[in-house]
This record gives sequence, structure tokens and C-alpha cells, in this order.
Amino acid sequence: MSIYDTLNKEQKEACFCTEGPLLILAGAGSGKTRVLTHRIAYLIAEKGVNPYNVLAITFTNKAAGEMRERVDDLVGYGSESIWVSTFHSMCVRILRRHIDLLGYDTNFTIYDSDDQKTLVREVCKKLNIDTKVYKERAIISAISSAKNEMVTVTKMKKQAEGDFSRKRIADAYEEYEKQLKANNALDFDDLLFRTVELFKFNQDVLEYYQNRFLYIMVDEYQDTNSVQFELIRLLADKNRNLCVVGDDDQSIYKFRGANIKNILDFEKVYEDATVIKLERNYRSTKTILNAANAVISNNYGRKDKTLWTDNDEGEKIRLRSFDNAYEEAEFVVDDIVTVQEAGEYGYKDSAILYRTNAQSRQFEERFVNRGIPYKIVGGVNFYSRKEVKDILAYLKTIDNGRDDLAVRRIINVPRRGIGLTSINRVTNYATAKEMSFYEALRVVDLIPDIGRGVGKLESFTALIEKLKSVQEEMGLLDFVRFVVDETGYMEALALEGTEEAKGRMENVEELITKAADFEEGKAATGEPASLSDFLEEVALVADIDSLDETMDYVVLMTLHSAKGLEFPNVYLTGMEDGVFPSYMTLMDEDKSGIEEERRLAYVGITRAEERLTLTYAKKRMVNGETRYSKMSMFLKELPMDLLDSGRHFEKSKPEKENTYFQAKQTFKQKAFNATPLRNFGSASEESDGLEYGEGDRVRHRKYGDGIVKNLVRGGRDYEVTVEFDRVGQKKMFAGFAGLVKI
Ligand SMILES: Nc1ncnc2c1ncn2[C@@H]1O[C@H](COP(=O)(O)OP(=O)(O)OP(=O)(O)O)[C@@H](O)[C@H]1O
Ligand SMILES: [Mg+2]
Repeated sequence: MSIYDTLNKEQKEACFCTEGPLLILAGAGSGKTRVLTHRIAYLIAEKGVNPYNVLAITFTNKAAGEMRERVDDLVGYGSESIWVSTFHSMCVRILRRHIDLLGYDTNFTIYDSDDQKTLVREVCKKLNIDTKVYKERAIISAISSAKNEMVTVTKMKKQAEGDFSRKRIADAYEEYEKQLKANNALDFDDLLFRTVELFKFNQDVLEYYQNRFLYIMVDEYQDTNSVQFELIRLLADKNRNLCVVGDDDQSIYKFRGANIKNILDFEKVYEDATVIKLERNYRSTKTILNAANAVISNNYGRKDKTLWTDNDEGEKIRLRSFDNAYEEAEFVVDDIVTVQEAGEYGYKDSAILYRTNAQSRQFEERFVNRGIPYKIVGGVNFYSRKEVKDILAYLKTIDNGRDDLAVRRIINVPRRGIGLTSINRVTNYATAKEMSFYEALRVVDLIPDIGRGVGKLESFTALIEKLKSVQEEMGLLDFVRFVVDETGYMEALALEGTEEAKGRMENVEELITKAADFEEGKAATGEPASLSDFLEEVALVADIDSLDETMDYVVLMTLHSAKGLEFPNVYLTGMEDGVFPSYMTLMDEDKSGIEEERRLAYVGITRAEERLTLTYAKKRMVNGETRYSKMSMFLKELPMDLLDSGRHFEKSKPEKENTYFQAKQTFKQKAFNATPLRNFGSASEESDGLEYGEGDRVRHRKYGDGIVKNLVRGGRDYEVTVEFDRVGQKKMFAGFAGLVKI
């Protein structure tokens, strides 16, 4: 039996159609991603294509990793030489090699949205732009849209002629670009835009990549934007072996410039394109699929598609209403526990989906109280936390002294008595002399009015220089540790002694663990782990990438993050008009907003394999205000015969009330007993939350086996000391360590 026998007729056709442009247009769960994987395998194993000549683009780094693994399973060799990556990672890789052609250093820094905000604030200050009139967020989004549409500063200025407020935005864009360049930094949108520029103005570089990428594949094509399309078009121009897969019904990133036209017009751009439709869904029960089809059929202007499945009818979809968000969360968490205890679905089989990140809190609190392992994807991204950004700013300063934002961020963190006046003087001097902030610091004694601050500034520079000088001699992990110690960062947190400071220390530890992982990963491929590479990886990890299927935890995330994923048991929560669809889209005259929300509902419903629960609350706090809402219009679009809406009527019966009351009591009892460990999976329901004790042998995913020497209870967690067989003694927080008794 060959590996392709597991594909149906249309899937096989798509898999074997390797030459020329190909559009695979198909609904959710029809095996698009699976076909891509098999197609790569086919190219390599059957057509003898060198893996080096294959480029596959996925939506997340995690999906890229999975695709590579699957190809490896299928073919058994070569998967490491395929370029499987997100658009952003691909562009970083290309720019690191060639961006000097555009006048940047190849060790450029990547700015995230926080850095962008800081920069825009500075730009507004410099240009005297009133941020009450021109909101920072609006400026950022105008710049971002411009870049996604490949509108340069010059072009925007031209477009803005005669329009004062657009001209102000264009001015801001210009200054923003100037500062980015001066900082040798790129924002996320630049990664794509600059790569397109690189290709457009350097024919030989473009040709090099055209000759390399003989076969190009793009997953989740419906969410590509103009600049991404241009990039693909340029790369595929010579060989035209371009295969894109997508579902116009799942286009949900319009707010990030995704252009649904890219998929709808594919056949116009590539007139000779083969189009293959996949109509059989392998993921969901008939009931779930029918519900999804019913909802999406309310959208206009879709490509006609029918999706069917041979799977079972399955359970009815449960619809539940609640008086408030508190009860909603209680029900969902309770239900997850019930099916887990009944042995029906493990924690990791259950996913809670919602429209906005803020909705996670209610669920999170209940999970913490009851000691149930869970993981929030999104929300406050680990890498957006202050302490993590601080340490990264140190590393950036060491790696690329030209990143002024990074240097200014940590010059007085921890406190060194360097005041704003001194910092401003250095900034002014740097601007006047057209040098970077750090360069100015290195010649600080030349700054005329610097005054008494000079000594402190000099010792800061001395510290950085010292760190730079030892960097070469140390491995990445040791170096990051050294930075954390030498800068006094951890010590300052330890001195604070608060719960919050302790949480921050844990996050710094987690960053160190990340460095260890990174070093190990590189070691496995025989490459050195450089600081620049590490910073690059960190800059690009989307939160979804941290999802680890081997861990048994409930996953919580927004509908946007859930794209491409599947779970046996799914809860779609907050199904209220004003929440989902969002208030903004409801108010809008233009119905395209509602249609986009409806596609999001379609994405949500089609994540479920077997069991789907839809919930809504009549009352909920939104932005600090109590809001009363009606059930979502999308719920009304569901055929009644697919729904089981029974139980919420029962709920008003006194008997049921009692059960509720009792259940609440038990929760309280448990909450009192449980140790609120963090959401890293090692929490259990026992009062101490740990399955090992002193003297036990345990296993750590990085350090291997060892023996527990000591366990000290801290405020939120245990500090465990383990003597590892391989690496000696290590101290760690239980909630992070993921130690398993052996
Ligand atoms: N021919 C097949 N035989 C058995 N299982 C299949 C087949 N094709 C796809 N599947 C399974 O169906 C599920 C959905 O497949 P996949 O994720 O590739 O769909 P998709 O079209 O990419 O979905 P989405 O639109 O959500 O991204 C997966 O679990 C996959 O393994
Ligand atoms: Mg997919």
C-alpha cells in the first residue's frame, strides 16, 4: 500500500498535479493541509525533486514544524532541507542574507507592536502631532495598511496632497521610517515589504530564489494580503509551479489586510490554473458540518461549495444560555471536568473558543481554583511581558547597539540613578551628530552639558561592553544567565520580595529555559546557537507556537487563533450580539463586517470533531460596563433540529438549582484546598498539587533524570531543587519545570 492510498480521488489528483499553477479550493476539514503534506512527499519521493527546491508557507511556525514532521514520517529523509515556514520567517531568512543591498545591517532588530507604539509616540512628540486628534493606534494602523499595500512614504505623501490630516499621517510615516532605519530595525510589515523591494530592485537576488524554489506551496491562502501575494507572484514567476490551498469561507484576517480577492481572482491572474475542489469533510460529524453549512450559507458572494461527510450523525449541538458570564464559565468548566472524569475526553481534547481575549479571565479563574491544567493561547503574550522584554532589550543592546529603543529601555533598569535629563541630553547629542544613542553613550564625556550624570552613564556603558566582550566565549544559555546576573536584574526583583516580583522572576527563568531549548535544538542540527538567531526566533514566535499537544491541558483561545486546528470537544462561548458578532460590525451600515464575523463563526464551528457546545450569557461586563445582550444572530441561523437546547430550561427547576448550589459548595471547598499553580500542566487536584516529593526520582524534558533534593513552598509555587545525573544541581519552580515522577 502506498502512502497516497489514504487520499480520496480529488485529493490524489491535487497531490499528483505538480506542474503549473494549482488552486485547491475547499471547505474546512476537507484535507487541504493534509494534501499539501502529501504533495511535498510525492514531489520528493516519486518525482525525485530535491527537497532543497521546495518552499511551503504555513500560517504559524507551529504548523510549519508539524508539516515538516509529517513529511519526514512519509518520506523519511530530506525534510530538513525543505523551506517550510511562515511568510515572516521566510522573509527574515532572506533579509538576513541580503538586506545590506537596501542599506541596512544584516543584524537588524525586529520591532514588535509594543516597540512600534513607543516609536510612534516619539515620532508624534518630535513632529508635534496631537495624539488626541491623531490616535497612536490609528497612525500605527495607517502605516501598517500602507506597508501591506506596498505604499511607500513618497506615494502616501502624493496621495495626501491637499488633505491636511492625511498629510500629517504621511509625515508620521516618514519620520517613523527614518527612525526605524536609524535604529537598524524593521517592523513586522517591513519584513514582507522590504523583501518585495529587495526582489524588485535586485534581479539577481530574485533569480537566485526563483531558481531555488522550483515548487511553491501556500496553506491558508485565503488570508494572504497584497504584499504577500506579490512576494509569491515574484517567486513563482519563472517556474509557475505554484500551488495554493484555501477556503474563502475562512478568510478572517481582513483587519490585517488579508485580501479575499487573492483567492477569488487566482484564476484571473493565472489563467491556465487547474482548480480542484475537495468536498468531503473528514473532521466533523454530520450534525456539526450541517450547522456550519447552514450558518455560512447566509453570506453573499461566496464561491459555491458543498461539503459533505461520511462521518456519523453524532450528538446534537448543545445550546445553553446563562444569566451571566460567571455562570457560563462555571458550566463550561464543570462540563469539561465531567467528560474528563467519565473518561470521554481528556483535557487536551477540549477547547474553549471566544471572540476576544478578555473573555478568557472567567474561565481561567475557575481552572486555577480547581487545579485544572489549562493553557491560554494569546492574551498577554509571554514575550510582551515587561521583564521578558527588559532582558531581551539587554540582549538586543549587546547584539545590535543601534537599537535605540532597546538601549533606552534598560539604561535605568534596574535603577542606576540615571535620570531623564541625562537621557534626553544623550538623545539630543545623538540626533545632532546623527549617531545612535549607544554611540553617543560611548563618547559621553564629549557631550557638553552632561554634568554630574556622566559617571553613571559610563558605568552603564562599561557594563554593556563587558557583556559584549564575554559573549563570544560563552554558549548562549550561559550567556543569558550571565546577563541576568551581571546586570543585577534578578537581584533587584528578589529584593522587591513581592508576589508580583516573584512571578516576574519565574518569567525570566522561563526565558532562560527558552534559551536552553534553543541551544539544544541548534546543537541537534550541529549549528551554533548565536545570539542574533535567538533574538530572531523570539521575535517571531507567535503564541500559538507554544501549544504542546503532548501535554494534557484544556486550551483556551480566540476564534482567530483556532484556524487550522481541530479538537474533539469544542465550546464556542460568548455567543451574543455585541460580542460575537462584535458591536462594531453590528452598528456598521456596511454588511461586510458581519460577513467576516460569520466566517469566523464558521471557522469556530468547524474546529469541532464530535461534540460542540454553544453558550451565551444575558449579562456580561465588557470594558468595565455591564452589558445586556441577546443571543447571537448566528445562533438563530442554526436549524433547530440540530440543536439540543433542553437543559437550560431545566435549570430553573428548583431541583436543578440545588445541584447547582451543591456544586458551587464543592467548588469552594476544592478552591480552598487547591494550590493555585500556574497553567503549565503539572497542577493536580491534590491539595499540594505535586506528584513527587523529596527523594523521588523525576524526569525533566531538558536536563533528564535526577533526584529531588529539596522542596520549598513559595507564595504561588514550589521551589524544587533537583540533582540531575547529567547536569548537576538545578533549582526551579515546580509550575514551570514540568517534572514527572519516574
Ligand atoms: N483522505 C483522508 N482520510 C482520512 N482522514 C483524512 C483524509 N483527509 C483528511 N483527513 C483528516 O481530516 C482532518 C482535517 O484535515 P485537514 O486539517 O488537512 O483539513 P483542512 O482542509 O486543512 O482544514 P482547515 O480548513 O480547517 O484548515 C484531519 O484530521 C485529517 O487527518
Ligand atoms: Mg488546514
